[in-house]
Amino acid sequence: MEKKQFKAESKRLLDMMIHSVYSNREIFLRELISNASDAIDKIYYKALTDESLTFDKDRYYIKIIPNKENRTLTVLDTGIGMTEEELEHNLGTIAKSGSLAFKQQNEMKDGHDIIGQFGVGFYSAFMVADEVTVRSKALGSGKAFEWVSQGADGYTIKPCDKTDVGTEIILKLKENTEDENFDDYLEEHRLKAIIKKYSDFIRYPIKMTVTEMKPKEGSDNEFEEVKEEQVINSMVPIWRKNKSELKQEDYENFYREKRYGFDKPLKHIHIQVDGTIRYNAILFIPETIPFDYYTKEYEKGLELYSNGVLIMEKCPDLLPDYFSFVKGMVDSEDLSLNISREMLQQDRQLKVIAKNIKNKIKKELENLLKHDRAKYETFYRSFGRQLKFGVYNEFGQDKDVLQDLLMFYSSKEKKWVTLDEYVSRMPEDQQYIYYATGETHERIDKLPQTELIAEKGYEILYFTEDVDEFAIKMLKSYKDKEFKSVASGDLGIEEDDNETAETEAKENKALFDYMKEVLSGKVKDVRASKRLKTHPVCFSTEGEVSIEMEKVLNAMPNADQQQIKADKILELNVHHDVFRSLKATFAQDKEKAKLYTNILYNQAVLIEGLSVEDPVAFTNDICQLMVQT
Ligand SMILES: Nc1ncnc2c1ncn2[C@@H]1O[C@H](COP(=O)(O)OP(=O)(O)OP(=O)(O)O)[C@@H](O)[C@H]1O
Repeated sequence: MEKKQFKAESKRLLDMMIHSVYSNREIFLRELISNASDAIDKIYYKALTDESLTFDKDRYYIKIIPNKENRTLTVLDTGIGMTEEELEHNLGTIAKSGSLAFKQQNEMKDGHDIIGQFGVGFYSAFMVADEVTVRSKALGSGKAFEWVSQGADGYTIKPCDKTDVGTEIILKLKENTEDENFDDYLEEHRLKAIIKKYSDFIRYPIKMTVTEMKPKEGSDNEFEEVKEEQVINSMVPIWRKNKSELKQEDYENFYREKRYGFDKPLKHIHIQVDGTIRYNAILFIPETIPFDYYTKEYEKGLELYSNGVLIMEKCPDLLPDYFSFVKGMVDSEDLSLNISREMLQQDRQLKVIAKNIKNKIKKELENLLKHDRAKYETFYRSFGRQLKFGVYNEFGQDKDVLQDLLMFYSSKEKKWVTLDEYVSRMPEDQQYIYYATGETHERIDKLPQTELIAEKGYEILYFTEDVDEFAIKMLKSYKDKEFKSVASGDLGIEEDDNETAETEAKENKALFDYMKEVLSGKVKDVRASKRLKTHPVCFSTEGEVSIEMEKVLNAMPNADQQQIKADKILELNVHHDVFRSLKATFAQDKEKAKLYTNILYNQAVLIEGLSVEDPVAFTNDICQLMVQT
């Protein structure tokens, strides 16, 4: 029999297909199953317009038949089949898609389900097979034909015996190599896993005979191997079902089956868009943080399907980083895939979908915040930190999207509040949104710096996470109200008694200068405090870097080289007994005043949660004081 040659370009193309287009061999099965599904779809579409044809769903299926003895894997379908010419045209010419032609010829309005478009998927079979045999009988044709090829050197076509309409593709698997065990593709569990992974939502049953251990009849403890034909795929993608048909538990089951997480999702979002770009998506907001969430290992992304066929397990471009906790999938008919269906070409459609998804997630979170505060707080406890990173990252470019989703603990309400709630109840004379930083709410409650603000009756937001202050610096203001730390040098509060303050500063100038000298370089200034009411001493800061930021920045790798320092002001409560004692000592005994200065300085250091530079010297100072008194 004459061997026909692939076209010259086709030879090269075939070589490329086998060696370079796909990075993952297992997808050959996805491609063959997709072709089989297309072939059944074609009968379905024909039946829509041809009255002599009926489409009885039960007669249409795909079957996977591994044969260990012969080392063959067969993919069989009861689809439209191929005539001799079609075998020649569609399989003899690489990059010629009979499916694409079918779509065009039939001008199908709702024919988007047909998967094939490039005319190359079939050849992925040669990644696992030395020889591929296609036996096919076309609908309406009395004869069947067999196409056989060993790859690059061409193919043969001859008549064959086949009674049923449809196609059978028989792969003679390659010999095993050191790197690859092709026998794997004969194992039921492996085949099942590949089908589930890529082709679970093919609309026709994918059948396979599977071996299972079942209890022996009449015996309680004896088991036997039973072979039975099973349908491997779930067929109906829940995202294509009408939302009204689906219950909460259907979504929860889907979340569990897909292994998106071990928790129960807090919320699901089902999107069905039928506009210029059509897509369906089911998204989930998890309740608990995945164990690796705040690590580099965590990979964000949504599953991406094209026509129900899995294209990518984690498509990162579908989610902004700040919503990286969202799990779920997107299915669209309108994606421009590249031929391997592995990567997407720079894709306008994908960008549009990603943008829609982002807006939808934001809206759902806002709804949750508005209508189910307790649930939102659960969410926020897990992922609020990520939202704050989102505000800070990329120089604050996403701050407008995220600012209304932020919450901070409030000194007054003793619970989490939003910025909007804070601003809406600010007294008229209050100019700034005040915040205080510290390790825990309890520690911040006791901070000396908060005394004046609290006395004024202003609310303070508590920042306990390292990212908080950085995010807020990026935000700068909310609804025209700027943020101010309770430790900032200027609190922006109108002085009732400016004269007294000036006199106090003048009166104590010599003492303050002396203290500054003793603390040489450790503080920028020593001042009489306006904010302290009952405590003797604290730090405030000037400039951009706060003490909290100093801590965070210096805890980073390579921090040694940077050594970022906040400009600290040592503030003293001049109405406190301790100050009176200090002043009297300064008048009589400079050495003792030095001791007092060091102790007061280190007290301020401890209040801030900073570490005392020389703990031994500090304890010695205290001991010395105890001996003297
Ligand atoms: N099982 C089948 N039954 C009927 N026709 C088939 C079958 N498999 C392949 N064909 C025909 O062969 C053509 C080429 O198949 P191939 O998988 O290479 O490309 P495709 O499915 O059209 O596109 P893609 O590369 O996007 O998958 C198909 O378009 C189809 O016309």
